[in-house]
Amino acid sequence: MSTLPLFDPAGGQRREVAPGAVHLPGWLPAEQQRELVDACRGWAAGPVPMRHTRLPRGGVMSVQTVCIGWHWSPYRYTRTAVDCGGGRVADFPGWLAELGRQALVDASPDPSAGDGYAPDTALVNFYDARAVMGMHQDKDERCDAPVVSLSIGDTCVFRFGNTEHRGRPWTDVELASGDLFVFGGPSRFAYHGVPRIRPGTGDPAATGLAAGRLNITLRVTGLSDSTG
Ligand SMILES: O=C(O)CCC(=O)C(=O)O
Ligand SMILES: [Fe+2]
Repeated sequence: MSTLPLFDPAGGQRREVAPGAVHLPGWLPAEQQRELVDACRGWAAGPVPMRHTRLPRGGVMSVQTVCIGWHWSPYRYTRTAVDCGGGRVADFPGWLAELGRQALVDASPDPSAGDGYAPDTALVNFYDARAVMGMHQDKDERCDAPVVSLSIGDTCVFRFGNTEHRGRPWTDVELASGDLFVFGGPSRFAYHGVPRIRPGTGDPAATGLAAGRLNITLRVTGLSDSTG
């Protein structure tokens, strides 16, 4: 697997884990991490609750999730929380879309990489010390625009695999607080997962998150209210 060390304009490190999959450690300043934590608290407070998603075969995800813009439940997006109370999801804020565009610009050597990027859903995942996420593809979107992933709190092992199947080859990446990971292009539909959280590695005083890990993925659903 190619690893291309580059440097972004702000002087941070940029590592291409696979073609179209880029890791920018420490991309989000502490102040913005705190603001995001506050925003996530607000979304978790309602109108849709943060919940352990139930899977069709009876399993329950160890991660807790709340969505904005569109509600994801296996395996589709809806405007209302069809599997937890029926509330309408919170609106996707303009500032978060702007953050997504900036992420694409910083992740790419092409300064126009963010042009036209209009994420309309975010999945906010909370991992306690034991939570994990199995290998999966993000494929319920009807669009191949990149996924922008932000991590806050405890470091995790993020396993980034291939587009064919859940198995090897994969690359294990440590995603720490403030890290950005973007996957698009040939990596947009790569399998990925979170096999491990490293409890106690976060900095509660800096982020406002007492424990655990928050991950926020911005996506373009490709849906409109008439199709969704
Ligand atoms: O927590 C992460 O870093 C990944 C989350 C993820 O893959 C997802 O929400 O689909
Ligand atoms: Fe995913």
